[in-house]
Amino acid sequence: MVINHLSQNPEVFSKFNLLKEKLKIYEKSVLTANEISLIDENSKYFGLPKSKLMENSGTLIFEEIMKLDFKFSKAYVFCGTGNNGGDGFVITRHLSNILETSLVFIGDEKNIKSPESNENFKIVKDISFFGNLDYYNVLNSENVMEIMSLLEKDLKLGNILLVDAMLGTGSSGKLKNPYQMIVDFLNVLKSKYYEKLKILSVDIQTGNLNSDIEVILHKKKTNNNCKNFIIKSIGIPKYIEYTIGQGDLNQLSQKKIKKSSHKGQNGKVLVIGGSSEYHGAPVLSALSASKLSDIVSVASVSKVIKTIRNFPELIPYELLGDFINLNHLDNLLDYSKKFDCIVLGNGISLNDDTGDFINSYITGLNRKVVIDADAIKLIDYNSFEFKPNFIFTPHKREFEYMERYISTPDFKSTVVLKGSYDIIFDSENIKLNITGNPGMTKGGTGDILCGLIGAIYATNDAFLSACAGAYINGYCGDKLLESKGYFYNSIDIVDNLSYTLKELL
Ligand SMILES: NC(=O)C1=CN([C@@H]2O[C@H](COP(=O)(O)OP(=O)(O)OC[C@H]3O[C@@H](n4cnc5c(N)ncnc54)[C@H](O)[C@@H]3O)[C@@H](O)[C@H]2O)[C@H](O)CC1
Ligand SMILES: [K+]
Repeated sequence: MVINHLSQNPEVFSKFNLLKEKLKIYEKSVLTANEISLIDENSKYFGLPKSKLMENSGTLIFEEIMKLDFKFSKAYVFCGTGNNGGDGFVITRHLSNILETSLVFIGDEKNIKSPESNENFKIVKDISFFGNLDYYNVLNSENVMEIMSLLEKDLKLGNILLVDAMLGTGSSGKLKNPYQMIVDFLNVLKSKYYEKLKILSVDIQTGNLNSDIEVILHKKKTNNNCKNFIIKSIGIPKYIEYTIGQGDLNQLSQKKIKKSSHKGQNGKVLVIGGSSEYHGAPVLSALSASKLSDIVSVASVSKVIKTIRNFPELIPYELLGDFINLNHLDNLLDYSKKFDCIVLGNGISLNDDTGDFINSYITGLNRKVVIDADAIKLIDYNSFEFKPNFIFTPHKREFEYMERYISTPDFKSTVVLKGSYDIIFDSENIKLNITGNPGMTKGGTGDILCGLIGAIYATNDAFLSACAGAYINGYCGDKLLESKGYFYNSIDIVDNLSYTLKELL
């Protein structure tokens, strides 16, 4: 794994913060389950593995337990098979050092979801052999009844603290049994022994459990709904919410490609670009797209098509003349209907006739489009609609053409502002990509990026595709930096893309 650090490029932050302010993008105070799992995964990239976060979570919650205005003689910790249960094992470890504790593990020990949870489970299991900790395993409704009668017996003897580490952000849909049964029983006991039983939920209350307090980790989640709660920082820096990493890639449809998938299901991409002036650019875009998409075609002038014919994996669509112009409009609009995503502008060159084509084509088209290079300069922004299905990939100078429109209410597109670090934004989100290195300033890397984004965008959402494409492209460059120093070129990137995709997806 290649790791870059933000300190390698501090000046990008002023630009990033300026854009964030300009776009009026504010920090999220409530996160969805998807967002938190993405942050959790990306933390790893910045040196904060789940094991550290779990240890922090468990220890910090234990400290909150110690601060509670509630005297108790015994603790019960209910743990599930996910990482919420993992936090519960850490809490159990602390509690069992100071008082009589019962660990109630729900599910099959073999089904513990993560290595981190499993490590912590093994430790508490060992504690139970040493003493101080009673271990119970709940597999069926009979076990639930046994535990509930033990708990009720203990409640008659004294106050009990119950830690709910059953389910957290990974839970979805209606509670399955035995969870629902446990929650129903606990709710009955809670109302019967209201003063004697205190229920503390780790991160989120499990289902409709009537807990007294939630100790929320990092930030509030959409499904937190206990009136009494504390939010604890577990040490995840805020910048992780704004940086792209493996967590973003995990959301891609490409992560879920099934062996049974059929041709076309992984996307169809059309590259429209090239001119008698520049013929390499669309070839690079198309070759990078072809690593992911099932079908890639290049529509271009004869000179480019001659090169395309050397690559049997690319479908040529020949346009007569030296430059793409209005004469090609109707045919191209029609041909474009066969594709999921159009990559537009690489090597298309600055030419008034081409400009007329770009403006009419983009208005008449109803497809996802990635707009790059001279196409960005040729757009007539005075009469242009920044639709949600457009991704722009400008570098600094190209960005100047469109910059003043991005903070208007009509701006609905996605932008990848390329630089030593790329800034990716739409009207609601902004992220920083910190993969890549100075070896990538060579010609063609932007064309590769554009093709890659197009291929991803064919089967994913705009913002995610833009982030993932930038991350993968830079990551590939970082791998090449390791093996070739700065002495690699665009063809090396195309050649190595498969290995990078294999590692990341
Ligand atoms: N970044 C952080 O905030 C950290 C959070 N941590 C804790 O981890 C949990 C989330 O862990 P995860 O493994 O993703 O999910 P769960 O523990 O909730 O378990 C999911 C598991 O449960 C089963 N399941 C799902 N839905 C249901 C249902 N309706 N009924 C029954 N069972 C269900 C299924 O098998 C799932 O796989 C978070 O809340 C924090 O507590 C970490 O400590 C790291 C940092
Ligand atoms: K919980």
